[in-house]
Amino acid sequence: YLPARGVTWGLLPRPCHVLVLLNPQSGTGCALQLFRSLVEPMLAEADVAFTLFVTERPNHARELVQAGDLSQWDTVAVLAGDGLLYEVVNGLMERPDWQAAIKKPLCTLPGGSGNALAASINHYAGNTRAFKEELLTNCTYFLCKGLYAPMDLVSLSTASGKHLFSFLSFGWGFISDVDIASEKYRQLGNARFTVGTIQQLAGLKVYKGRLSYLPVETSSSPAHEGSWPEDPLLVPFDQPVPKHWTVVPEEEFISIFAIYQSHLGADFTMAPMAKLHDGSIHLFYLKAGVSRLGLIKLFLAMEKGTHLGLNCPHLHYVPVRAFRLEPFVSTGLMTVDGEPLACEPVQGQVHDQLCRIISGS
Ligand SMILES: Nc1ncnc2c1ncn2[C@@H]1O[C@H](COP(=O)(O)OP(=O)(O)OP(=O)(O)O)[C@@H](O)[C@H]1O
Repeated sequence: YLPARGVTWGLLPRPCHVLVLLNPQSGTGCALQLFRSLVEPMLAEADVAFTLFVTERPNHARELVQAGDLSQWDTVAVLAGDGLLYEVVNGLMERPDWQAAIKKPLCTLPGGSGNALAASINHYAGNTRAFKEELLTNCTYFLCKGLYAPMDLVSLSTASGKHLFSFLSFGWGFISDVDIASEKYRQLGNARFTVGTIQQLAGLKVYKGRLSYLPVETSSSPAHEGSWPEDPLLVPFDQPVPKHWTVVPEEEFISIFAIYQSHLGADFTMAPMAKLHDGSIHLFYLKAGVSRLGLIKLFLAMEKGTHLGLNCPHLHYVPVRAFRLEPFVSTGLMTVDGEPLACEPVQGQVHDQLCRIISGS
């Protein structure tokens, strides 16, 4: 236990009891089989007891963690894609006792088609890239070891009054469109994103809007000061962003993407500089005017996280504490942690170390 800047690492108690939430439909539909063949034997060997809860529909897990008594479990593990963990985080934040509930260590066991947090945690642990069963084995091993670390969350609010918590990303434009359009190829697992990228390249669109942000370097207070339920860095949508924010002069984009962890997929290292709790939103935006070939080169480089090294004049990167995006036309979808969100003005700020996650290092 290291009480530095409120940071709390820790170890799960022994004996320990884990609640495993499993989406049988996630990814290629093999999550239950993977649990029985791979996860359960490892938990047995490590003497970790579990209760298995198989979800029957969307929001089933959210309702369970929103209202249920979680005190009997030392950690809540999610064997699914990032979408189910997103439900769990938001369900915990909707509880009257959210302050205590969100400190329950969470664990991601990759069983979906989008397993970005698992890939990030595997990367932070110093492991080489891993996919499918290998990535699941690594993450199950982290659970057996029981070490947890703080993780930042980003609170997002929309002009229509929605309030969401995000552990991974917010996006608009090309990358979000690939994520949404490739949903129908989920049976392909991770390869769905390659198919989706090729498809979206054919009908490349320009997205018009105003992007503003508060850079990390000009933000005077650490994001954990004045934490949720207040968003001290944000002002209401009917007011302009504060004067010390930066407003991007260009208003035509191919993609805007804010990510808070290193990976957007098992083979998609979007922010290699990111850490579990660095108090930063890693904001990328790609201005209109980039050629299709330039875009392909960027995406190929993103596999290894070398895209910034290409010095593409259309790609901008800045670490920020808060941002606001005001689309000029409300058509299409945005994404939060890979889940769709109707297009409207959105702003968000990072909250340092708001939750905890099982990690390998
Ligand atoms: N039993 C179920 N049947 C259908 N959908 C479910 C079920 N349980 C959860 N869901 C929903 O499925 C969605 C995707 O889940 P998950 O993240 O586990 O899979 P995935 O294959 O990685 O998909 P994605 O990449 O969209 O996140 C979540 O939004 C969740 O609400």
